[in-house]
Amino acid sequence: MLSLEKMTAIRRDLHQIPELGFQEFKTQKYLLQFFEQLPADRYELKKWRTGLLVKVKGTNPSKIMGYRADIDGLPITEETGYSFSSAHEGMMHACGHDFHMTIGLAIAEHFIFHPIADDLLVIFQPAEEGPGGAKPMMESKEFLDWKPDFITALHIAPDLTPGTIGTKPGLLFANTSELFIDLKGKGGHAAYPHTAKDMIVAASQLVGQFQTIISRNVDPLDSAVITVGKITGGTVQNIIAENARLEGTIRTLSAQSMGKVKERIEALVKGLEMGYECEAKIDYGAMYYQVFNEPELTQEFMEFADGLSFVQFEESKEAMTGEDFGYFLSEIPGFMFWLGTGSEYGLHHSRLQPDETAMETALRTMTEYFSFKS
Ligand SMILES: CC(=O)N[C@@H](CCC[C@H](N)C(=O)O)C(=O)O
Repeated sequence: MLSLEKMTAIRRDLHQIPELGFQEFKTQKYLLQFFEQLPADRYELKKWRTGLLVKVKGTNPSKIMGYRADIDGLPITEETGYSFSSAHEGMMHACGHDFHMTIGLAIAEHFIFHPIADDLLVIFQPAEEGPGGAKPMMESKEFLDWKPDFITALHIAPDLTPGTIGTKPGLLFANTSELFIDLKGKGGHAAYPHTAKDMIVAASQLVGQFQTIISRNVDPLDSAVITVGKITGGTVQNIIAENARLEGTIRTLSAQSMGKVKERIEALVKGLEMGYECEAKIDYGAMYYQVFNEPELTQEFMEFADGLSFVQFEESKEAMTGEDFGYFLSEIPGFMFWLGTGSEYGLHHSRLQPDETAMETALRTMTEYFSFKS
């Protein structure tokens, strides 16, 4: 089993080379080099775009078990002050994918040297943060040839202490849809607002109006979120902006609410076009299916994890995070769980500092779990 020291070194190497979705070239090379050092007769490996599929051979397989790790980073400038900070300017592993990959490598390495009866597929999937690698990977021949009989994945949880594992049967993560809105009005001199159609004012108004969708149109017992994470527009301080762009995300706990929220966004945007005499284009970008844990397998895993002396198990609540792992779970029985890592700063923060000892908890849990299931 890889030592915590070795896992830490791998995590730190990966932490330094974050890459955006479908551009994970150095990451893929690093993962390939890891496997090249291991006995080649013990596993089979296929590349899929910038990802990898690694099947560790069982001694007498009757099924394929799956573990999926996402491998992309985020467009965030790191501010952790780590000596091993990102070497890629403006990019950071701020969602724990460096942990997810390291744990995947360590699980594969363990079963390469300690074979069990069943095969184990370790999936290194690109583009989880966007535009979504799970769906196209699942449709690929490479994946379909080795489609697992059940599948698992974990996500680091900065709000849980290291040593903690949490999950729940049924819905764990929300339905998501990206949201991009382009507004076009009429530019002009800052001193003559009556001759122009100001898209900065229109964009600001729209953000305010979105808040009423959540507070007035969605059933309060059926949560939803609209976050506008980025607004761009205009050219300089004394020119009225002709264009503005809003970039955001929608999260809902049910597919019906997603439809309702989108209907309301479209109605408000139509109203904005009339009210502000502008043109608007809506693009929903990538949509992720909810993460729905198969109840029986999840319950079994929860009891299993609760019985491990080195794990503190805590039942989770639903979260408004999204994950394209939901697509795997829509076809293959399985579950996702939270791995407590601590960190004063949360996911998608430039100062996220998860505790590396949590990787050992994950490795021990998953190697014991897959051995138990085989
Ligand atoms: C676990 C996590 O943080 N996942 C991301 C998934 C992003 C989906 C998509 N790009 C979107 O923004 O809707 C999340 O932000 O929850």
